[in-house]
Amino acid sequence: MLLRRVYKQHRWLASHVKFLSTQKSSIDIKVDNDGIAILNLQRPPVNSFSMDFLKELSKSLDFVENNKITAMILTSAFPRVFSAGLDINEVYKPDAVRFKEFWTTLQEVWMKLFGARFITAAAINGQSPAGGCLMAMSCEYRVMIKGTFTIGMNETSLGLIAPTWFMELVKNTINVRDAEYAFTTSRMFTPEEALKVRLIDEIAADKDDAIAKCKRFIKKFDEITPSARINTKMKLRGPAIKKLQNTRQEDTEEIYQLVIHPDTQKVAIFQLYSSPVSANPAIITGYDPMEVCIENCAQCKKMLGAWFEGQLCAESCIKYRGKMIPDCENYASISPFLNKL
Ligand SMILES: CC/C=C\C/C=C\CCC/C=C/CC(=O)SCCNC(=O)CCNC(=O)[C@H](O)C(C)(C)COP(=O)(O)OP(=O)(O)OC[C@H]1O[C@@H](n2cnc3c(N)ncnc32)[C@H](O)[C@@H]1OP(=O)(O)O
Repeated sequence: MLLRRVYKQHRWLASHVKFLSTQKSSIDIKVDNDGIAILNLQRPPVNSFSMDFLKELSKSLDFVENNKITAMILTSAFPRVFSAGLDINEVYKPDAVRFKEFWTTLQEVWMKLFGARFITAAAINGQSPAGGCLMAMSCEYRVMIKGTFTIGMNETSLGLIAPTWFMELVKNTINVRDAEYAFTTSRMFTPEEALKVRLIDEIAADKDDAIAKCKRFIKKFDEITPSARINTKMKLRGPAIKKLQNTRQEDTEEIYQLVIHPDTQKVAIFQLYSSPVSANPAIITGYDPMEVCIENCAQCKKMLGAWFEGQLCAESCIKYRGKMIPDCENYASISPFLNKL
């Protein structure tokens, strides 16, 4: 078998991957007996893409490419989340220079993953919104585990517009009508719904089954001449990569302008302060009533959970420019946002 022969040549890799699998590493790489690299993403808490994480992913892809490993499976070490997409900390009040470097790194990683010469598959073992969905869609095959998890492009709900290259990728994967509906409405798909529109290729019972199904896909190439496979993939994917290569600066500038827009920042701050750990009023610099208002909405959401309509509260902060700041312990001030469960 072709893959077995390749594995023999690269058996030594198992002992050489340790440098990428130190305790500090956010990506654990293991090369299995068939010579398939399994990348377990393990950046707590939700594999969100920070600049450092993207750089590590970039190095990991180089490792797979440079060692002529035939195939790679991307999955998550966490039981409920595949990836939460962009790290909100990179998006909230970004420094222009850092953000542009961040986005350039993201473009680079995407081009490496999408244009990889090795076979790529994603074992999606948990939630996969926005950037998490893009990462999976950049692979050649997607298997998602059944359960209450969802996958999709929820950028508009965050005030963001997905980059053109991501839209093109989705349009080339599912039909244009489904793509437009999903992008504009921020629709999140259950595994069954995702399968129906071909956003994913298979549903699995659990993570082991998802990896086994990805391997079954990879095995199909045992019977195919490697150069024919690679050149066909490059012919199909090359034009999209070239297009981004020619427009990288415009793409970065466009996203930066979008990210610093006040409406996007309001959503970003709401996401950030929704976390009990980061909900620290002392972090707020200066007194912006709208910012305090949104932060309080996030605090109330944490306290009251499903009873409290956090997003509605945040929208009201924006609408009334922070003139009516909710106090979680004052029923009158939060009653418009309490639902009748
Ligand atoms: C090859 C290409 C590679 C990458 C491509 C990347 C990007 C491509 C560009 C496309 C554009 C994308 C735009 C985005 O990605 S914007 C980000 C969109 N993400 C979200 O909206 C997800 C928000 N999070 C959630 O919905 C849930 O957290 C999630 C379903 C993921 C998990 O839910 P769960 O109930 O299990 O956990 P939580 O309690 O919600 O969260 C746990 C802790 O994780 C923190 N968190 C969650 N999401 C993020 C995030 N995106 N960035 C940073 N931190 C995040 C959350 O605050 C909790 O923190 P603590 O309270 O534990 O401190």
